[in-house]
Amino acid sequence: MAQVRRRARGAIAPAACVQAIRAAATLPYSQGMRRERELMDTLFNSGQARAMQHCFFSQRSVGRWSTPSGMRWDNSRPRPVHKAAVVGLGTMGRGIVVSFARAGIPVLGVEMDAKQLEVARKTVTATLERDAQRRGVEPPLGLVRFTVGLQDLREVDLVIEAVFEDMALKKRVFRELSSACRPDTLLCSNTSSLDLDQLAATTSRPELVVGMHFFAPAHVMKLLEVIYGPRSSPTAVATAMQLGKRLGKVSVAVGNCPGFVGNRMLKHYVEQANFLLEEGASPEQVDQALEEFGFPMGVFRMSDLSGLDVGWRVRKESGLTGPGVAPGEQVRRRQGRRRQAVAGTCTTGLGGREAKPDPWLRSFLEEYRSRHGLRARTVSQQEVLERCLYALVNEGFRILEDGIAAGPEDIDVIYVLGYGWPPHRGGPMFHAVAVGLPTVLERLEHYHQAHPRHPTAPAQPPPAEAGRQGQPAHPEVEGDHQECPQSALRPPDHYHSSP
Ligand SMILES: CCCCCCC[C@H](O)CC(=O)SCCNC(=O)CCNC(=O)[C@H](O)C(C)(C)COP(=O)([O-])OP(=O)([O-])OC[C@H]1O[C@@H](n2cnc3c(N)ncnc32)[C@H](O)[C@@H]1OP(=O)([O-])[O-]
Ligand SMILES: NC(=O)c1ccc[n+]([C@@H]2O[C@H](COP(=O)([O-])OP(=O)(O)OC[C@H]3O[C@@H](n4cnc5c(N)ncnc54)[C@H](O)[C@@H]3O)[C@@H](O)[C@H]2O)c1
Repeated sequence: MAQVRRRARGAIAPAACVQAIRAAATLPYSQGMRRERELMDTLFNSGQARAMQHCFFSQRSVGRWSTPSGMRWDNSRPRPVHKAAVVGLGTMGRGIVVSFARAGIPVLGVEMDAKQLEVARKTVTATLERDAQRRGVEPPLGLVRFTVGLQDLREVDLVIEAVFEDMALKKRVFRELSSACRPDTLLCSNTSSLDLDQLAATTSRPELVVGMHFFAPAHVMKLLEVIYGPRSSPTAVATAMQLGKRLGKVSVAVGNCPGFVGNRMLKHYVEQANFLLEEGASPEQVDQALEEFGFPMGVFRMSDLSGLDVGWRVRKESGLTGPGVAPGEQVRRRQGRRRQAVAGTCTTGLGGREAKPDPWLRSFLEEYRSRHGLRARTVSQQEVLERCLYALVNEGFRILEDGIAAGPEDIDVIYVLGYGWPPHRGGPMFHAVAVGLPTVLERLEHYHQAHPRHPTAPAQPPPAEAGRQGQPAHPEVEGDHQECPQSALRPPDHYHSSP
């Protein structure tokens, strides 16, 4: 039972199953049946059942996507994708190649670096073989080809670019793709945060450019964020949405802004976690609170595996690096740490299976606090959860206000399937309603006043009943948006807050 409870991370159904089986094995038949009925009644009437039902119906509703410009799932025709290419075979590119092969779609993996190509070939082959063995089928190795350079791209219907998060590099790659591919080939980017419209502008077919944002590890996580810009055509959006489904993902269509939906919210979550380190919390304490809440891994363990370098490149592209920034930055630079090597925070084991406190980091944080005149204080588990999670929720309301997500269900699906938000808590927007929107607002205001550096000026949540069908509410927003670093992230000629 202890093992089941640990794995369930707060979900009550798995433990109830064990109790029901125990009752069946140890009690007379009628008593066992009665006990099972009691357990079922408890589960049916629990908030967790409502949260899981919300997840189920939300996943169905995001499939019926529509965009503010009038594109809809039922009036936009997707194109067939017979053959695809993935450019850049690092952490993400490899997982995307595996997803294509597993779905039976021939795929060409393209690298610029021959060494990386060999590493990718080995990883993709091993993953496909392991996966096929588990499913008792032949590995689809014949569907995958690898090459250095863009010369073989005329035969593909769709390309997904997954090179480093660097706007200048991505623009160059899109320009090259535009001449290397047929004029009707869709050009997609797996960028975590960059402006899709700028990439589209470098090509001969801006209407065929969309974002296809996979989540790490790309062959495991079920989410695909499909990002449309003002020039993306209904065909391009419909093709990416349907392709996601063929790849075994749940596709959610979102508008174009820095970080889109998932990473725009993640930024506030990570930022609070870093502020908590400055104020006296340890990385393992922050992670533990989040894992007890139900995440498979806390924010620091997740950052280690996704790549501290990726987070750094995202911040660099947003102009958010340099002296005087939160400790995560110095940690990355000082150690030159990369994913799955030694973690930048609290993980020392490989592969995310083992997390141990890192003595170097402990002394680094002490030295960092004393250098900046910060006195460490005791941070409670409640504060960790409220600051990290409510900052994330708060940005979710801003996203609804900007019309970047179609409704709160879309945000909940993104968080449950893309970032491991526990399904028995329904997703961040559902959770905020379950806690009570006035309470969330009161706590945000409290932290905003208690910590002048707390950057999150609370947004005014829309009424709880605002939903997809009714279209998101567009509430008045309290607080000064200039205080919110999000505004600083948006250069004047960049990103459209209303697509
Ligand atoms: C500051 C942050 C900056 C990020 C910026 C970019 C963000 C990006 O745009 C969006 C994201 O993807 S956000 C990220 C959203 N993603 C998440 O939040 C995912 C969090 N992780 C999970 O939910 C669970 O680990 C899984 C459900 C993936 C698997 O669970 P399970 O079955 O119990 O098994 P397991 O033992 O746990 O891991 C199995 C294998 O997966 C591997 N791996 C794991 N996470 C990884 C990651 N993030 N990445 C890469 N790899 C990751 C792990 O290393 C291991 O590899 P091995 O070679 O076989 O040793
Ligand atoms: N790591 C994550 O968690 C994650 C999640 C979602 C999205 N992303 C995004 O996916 C993209 C790739 O990230 P990653 O973590 O896989 O990076 P990575 O550093 O692991 O891999 C990038 C790969 O691109 C290759 N490359 C660079 N320039 C190239 C070119 N001109 N032609 C062909 N290949 C080239 C590099 O050799 C390298 O193998 C980034 O835009 C990142 O923001 C990352």
